[in-house]
Amino acid sequence: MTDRGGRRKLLDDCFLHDTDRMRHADVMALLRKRLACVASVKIVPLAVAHRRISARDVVANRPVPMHENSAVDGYAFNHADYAENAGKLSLGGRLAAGDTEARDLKQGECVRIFTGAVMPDGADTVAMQEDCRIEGEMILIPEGLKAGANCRHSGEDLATGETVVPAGQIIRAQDIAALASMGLAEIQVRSRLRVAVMSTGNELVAPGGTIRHGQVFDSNAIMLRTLVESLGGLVTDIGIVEDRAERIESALAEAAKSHDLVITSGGASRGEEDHMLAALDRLGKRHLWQIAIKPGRPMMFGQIGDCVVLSLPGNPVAAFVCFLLYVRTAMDALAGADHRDPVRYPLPAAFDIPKKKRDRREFLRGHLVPKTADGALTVAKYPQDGSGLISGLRAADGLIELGEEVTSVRRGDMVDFIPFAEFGVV
Ligand SMILES: Nc1nc2c(c(=O)[nH]1)N[C@H]1C(S)=C(S)[C@@H](COP(=O)(O)OP(=O)(O)OC[C@H]3O[C@@H](n4cnc5c(N)ncnc54)[C@H](O)[C@@H]3O)O[C@H]1N2
Ligand code: MOO
Repeated sequence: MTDRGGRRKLLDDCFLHDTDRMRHADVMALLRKRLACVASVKIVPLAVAHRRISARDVVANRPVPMHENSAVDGYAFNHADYAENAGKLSLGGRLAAGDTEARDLKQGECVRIFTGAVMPDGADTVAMQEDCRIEGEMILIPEGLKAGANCRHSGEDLATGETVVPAGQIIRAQDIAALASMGLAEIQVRSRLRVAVMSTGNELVAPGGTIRHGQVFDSNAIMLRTLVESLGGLVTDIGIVEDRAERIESALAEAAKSHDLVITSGGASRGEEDHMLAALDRLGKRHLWQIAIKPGRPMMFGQIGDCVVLSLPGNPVAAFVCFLLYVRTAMDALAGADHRDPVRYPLPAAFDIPKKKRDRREFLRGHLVPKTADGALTVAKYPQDGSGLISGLRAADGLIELGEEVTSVRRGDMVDFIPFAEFGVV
């Protein structure tokens, strides 16, 4: 690059060549095209099924509720009978939740009923006890109740044959409740992915160790471990591997033998101390290196045999962002979960960016600004952009995504905000 005087300008922007790099959308498509489910199927009790991935469609084998029942404490009656008797019916008995004997309703009669009790045969409506009056043996039910009021119908929650939890869905508490309501005690889920996490860098010291001048504590490994576990993976901590080609190569080769996925951090760019690229090229196949995003540009994706390798940049924010965007997508594909595109919420920006480079997608650390007097919720960006600042991640509620076409942002412009919860991690 030269200026007008023909002098060579210094390359002070390490993102200068973004047009040559793969775009975010293409990376997502590549990951989904290359990766398929490798997880086996196992049966687990519902009690430990939370956040696991359903391996088969679970179909309702019976209606829920199984029987017509009362939604309130009160009196059950036949609506036509009630209309005929001007709301005055004799009390014919008592039904509570758990009574297992079916009963009939006689003409001119109502029965005392409690929430959840099965409706007597012939009854179709329930009046709330607060609205009724007792007059000797008779119950006076107010006018105007619609037929079917306060009555819960068989199968209104789940109809027989309905899909309750489809294969590929992450199982939530409400899904577990639905399965239990059908009487199921277990479910078929995908086995957990075996994921190795490895840090590279001569400067790194494991937390708890003694640190010397020029060294830093390894914060990526524990962060990545926590993120993998929050998505249901089983982690092996490979530890810190020295920045030496043969060390990195042998650690990678060894980890690839017994894992579905190896996640590394550091050494992903092309400095003299960055050996990840060469190691992957020698041991397996590289599908991708360098993405037109910030942060996270030097990410690598490849495989060694059947083991997927994702090499994340060493800068903690870049590693975190790459995890949310790409590792999660890869883990979902390998583990048999449906692809989940995070929802983007358009919000007014509470910040200005006078100049943004076209052709790269940027992910800023954003936090929600509580509603102002005029009622608008806005999103602010962390003031410092440095990709080494964990403080920016701590202050954030999610990522602000600026597309390739954006060249500036003015306060009040609508920007896409992705809450961390959308990535399944918080
Ligand atoms: N001349 C250039 N230099 C850099 C470029 C570039 O294009 N040209 N890209 C920059 C960008 S962007 C990133 S991101 C980093 C990525 O580099 P590496 O993946 O090779 O990472 P390292 O050099 O090993 O480390 C970067 C940084 O992160 C710290 N780090 C590494 N691992 C950990 C860890 N486990 N825990 C905490 N901190 C870690 C490391 O000490 C460095 O400070 O390269 C830029 N440079
Ligand atoms: O991709 Mo590097 O992300 O900015 O720090």
